[in-house]
Amino acid sequence: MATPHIAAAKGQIAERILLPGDPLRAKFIAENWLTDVHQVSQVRNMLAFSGKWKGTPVSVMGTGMGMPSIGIYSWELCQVYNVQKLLRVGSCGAYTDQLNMLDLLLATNSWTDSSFAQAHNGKALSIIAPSPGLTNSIRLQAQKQGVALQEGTVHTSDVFYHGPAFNFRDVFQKHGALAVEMEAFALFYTAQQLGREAGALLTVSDSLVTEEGISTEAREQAFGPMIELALDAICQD
Ligand SMILES: O=P(O)(O)O[C@H]1O[C@H](CO)[C@@H](O)[C@H]1O
Ligand SMILES: O=c1cc[nH]c(=O)[nH]1
Repeated sequence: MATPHIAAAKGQIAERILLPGDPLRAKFIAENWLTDVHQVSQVRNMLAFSGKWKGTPVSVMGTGMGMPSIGIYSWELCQVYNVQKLLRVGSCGAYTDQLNMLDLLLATNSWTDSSFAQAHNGKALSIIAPSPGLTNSIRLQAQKQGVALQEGTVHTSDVFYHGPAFNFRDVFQKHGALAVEMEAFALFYTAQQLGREAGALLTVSDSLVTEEGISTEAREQAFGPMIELALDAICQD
């Protein structure tokens, strides 16, 4: 085994990787978008695939939910497999009625109330930006494809089910977070620590404002526009 958590041999993972939280979404992306595709890891059922997008080698792997999980995979992908560009393709919950179901949101910052950075290196950090190059590639590809993209800060939370004292409107007002998800901060932080590029492109799967939500099947499969945009952006240059 190449790492405690990834079974791929060195060289089996491309320098560019898409990272959905859900390993079945990774399988769906591999089967429906990549060519020359093969599975390269299934440790803990965290499926990973490598293949090509329009001729460029690219991999896709589930990260699981939450910062500890993506922290492990992104660290091993960078340190052991020499991955250079990591793009999260996830779902998020809207904190504002400016966002509707299935809208695409490009993270331009992640704000967190987690102690991930403190735990990693003893220094607290609550806000971090994605890599400007990769983020700009997503913007440019969206324009090229004529895909509507919203942009802004996301709240990366350790918690999916908050208690009654938590008020998402406070996070929206104080920190400008348009939506909540659970991994972007740790991905941006890990990539920054290791000198790699990272970004996050999210599809709105539910709204804390209207309490709408899309189905479990749709969470796995209805993210086509995000995937196509993510693949074009990560393979640009
Ligand atoms: O759809 P994914 O990428 O898993 O992202 C979101 O969905 C999960 C919670 O349902 C968390 O991982 C959150 O970040
Ligand atoms: O973390 C998440 C992801 C989607 N929707 C939420 O409410 N939270």
